[in-house]
Amino acid sequence: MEQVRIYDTTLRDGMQGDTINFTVDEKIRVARQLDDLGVHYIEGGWPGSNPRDVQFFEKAAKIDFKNARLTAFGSTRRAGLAVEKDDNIRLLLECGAPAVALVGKTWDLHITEVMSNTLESNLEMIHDSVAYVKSHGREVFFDAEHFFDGCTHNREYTFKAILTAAQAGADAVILCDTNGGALPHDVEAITAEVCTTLADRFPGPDGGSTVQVGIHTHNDSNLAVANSIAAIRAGARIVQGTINGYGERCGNADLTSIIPILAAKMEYDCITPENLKKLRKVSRFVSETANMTPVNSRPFVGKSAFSHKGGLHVSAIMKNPRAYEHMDPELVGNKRRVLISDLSGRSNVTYKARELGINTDTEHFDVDRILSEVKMLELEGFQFDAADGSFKIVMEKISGLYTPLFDLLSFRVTVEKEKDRPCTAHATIRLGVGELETTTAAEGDGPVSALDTALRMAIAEFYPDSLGLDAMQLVDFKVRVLDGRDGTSAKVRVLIDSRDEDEVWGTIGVSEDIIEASWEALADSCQYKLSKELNKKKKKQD
Ligand SMILES: CC(=O)SCCNC(=O)CCNC(=O)[C@H](O)C(C)(C)COP(=O)(O)OP(=O)(O)OC[C@H]1O[C@@H](n2cnc3c(N)ncnc32)[C@H](O)[C@@H]1OP(=O)(O)O
Ligand SMILES: CC(=O)C(=O)O
Repeated sequence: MEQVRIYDTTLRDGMQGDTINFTVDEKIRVARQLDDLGVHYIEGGWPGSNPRDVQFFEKAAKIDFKNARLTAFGSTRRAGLAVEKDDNIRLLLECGAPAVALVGKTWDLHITEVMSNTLESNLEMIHDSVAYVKSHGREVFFDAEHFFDGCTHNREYTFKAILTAAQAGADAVILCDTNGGALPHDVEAITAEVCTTLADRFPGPDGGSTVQVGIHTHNDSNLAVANSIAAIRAGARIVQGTINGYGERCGNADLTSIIPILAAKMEYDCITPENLKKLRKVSRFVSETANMTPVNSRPFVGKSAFSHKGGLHVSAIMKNPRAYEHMDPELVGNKRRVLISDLSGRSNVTYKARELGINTDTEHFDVDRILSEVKMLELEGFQFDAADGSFKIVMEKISGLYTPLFDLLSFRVTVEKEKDRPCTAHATIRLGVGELETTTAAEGDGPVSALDTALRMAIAEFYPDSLGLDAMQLVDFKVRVLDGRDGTSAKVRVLIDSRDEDEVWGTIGVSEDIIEASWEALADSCQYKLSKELNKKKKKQD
């Protein structure tokens, strides 16, 4: 099995992305996760750029990473400055990282127009910088900036630039599609030519070269992953990218796609099968830390990557998941989801019922009635693919398994606004359980929060140990107007996500009145949680 080394630059190039910002401690936490995932290199930042990155390397130097080599990034020396006098180079060495990436110009446009330099002087900058860092015992990567654009305009010079780096002792040259405009067939052909040239000039074992080739791509043409794979097909054996594809403009090559393609589909030795299962967790960790909403449709690791909504698909995957899945979701730590909607067939309902712990083998489980109820409710504005909790209640009602754990007798909600003072909200609820009833009142930040608090207080009176309701949190609240043409009397749909220590579940309410819709979703959420806890208790007693 041939090895491809994974070089993560989330903490350097990823941070060049819009709104991506990590503190030093967050960088350390991300680095630990990357190491645990098993990447070979972690590019931690540019010490010559800012004190945060200097501090990161100080802290990271004390960590015993078990898989990854820490890498510091910087540029070749400034034009007209001796390499020993260049602060950027000094800081790269002082930070103590065992590997250093030096970015250098290879496109003549940048050298003459942007840097107002000469082509010859740029080659000297490359040579001096690589040789100097190498002489201090570091593993050196030469990042050939704009390599593919450079090739289009002045192929001879771009090749001269990487050969200069190799001559000066670089361990690897990294071909960068800095502007993200290259196409896979060009990347493959050019990378192959680089591999052959290096093998001729710096021959290594098995017809290869002592100088490795790597690839670094950007996603401006939505081709970063495809370009990375094209380069690997042509002989590159180091691939740079970021978790979730974070990075400047449209992002970098997304390692959460590249890693499973290489490890699971192309069978390269890069991340072990055991570590591959951590991929989704690492992706979520990085998005949480970056304060970015995870993208559901992200291939391999997104929530929807293995979701099935259409009835025909679910019917097929119940017989053989390969029918509609390109790989086993568990290989990357993801899981299959079956969604309920008006596109469902009987298979969706049966699959979901089993998942939600409902016995589908009894005569009471009437799959056809459940399905037609779902389709009618969806026509009225319900959306069950985001509301498993409410769907379970619908199934229980139809199957005669539903025991209402409380009855609403009435509620009143008031919102008060006085000039120059914040709004206040109050809710009063009259709730019954069997013959008993209680009235509770609460204040909240808004009407739904007041209603939620009053409901929990009432439930606590009937179920003194509150059945774990204290551990239940509302984590998301979404409102959508279903038919904008009716203005303020239009129907609204409220979706609530609730969480306890085991799971997240969604519930839904639909009404012309936003408070009533919120109540329905809240009541379903509490019913779902209470019934789950009662079942657990019953199972323990049995
Ligand atoms: C493709 C990439 O992602 S490369 C990485 C890009 N990332 C960043 O730029 C983030 C970190 N950068 C920084 O913190 C700052 O830009 C610094 C500290 C590196 C430099 O700051 P300053 O000294 O104020 O320079 P400034 O950013 O304005 O301009 C860049 C200078 O570097 C020079 N330069 C650019 N690339 C290179 C290179 N590969 N080798 C040597 N010099 C270079 C430019 O010619 C320019 O020189 P000048 O000041 O003589 O005109
Ligand atoms: C080095 C780098 O980040 C680039 O060329 O895009």
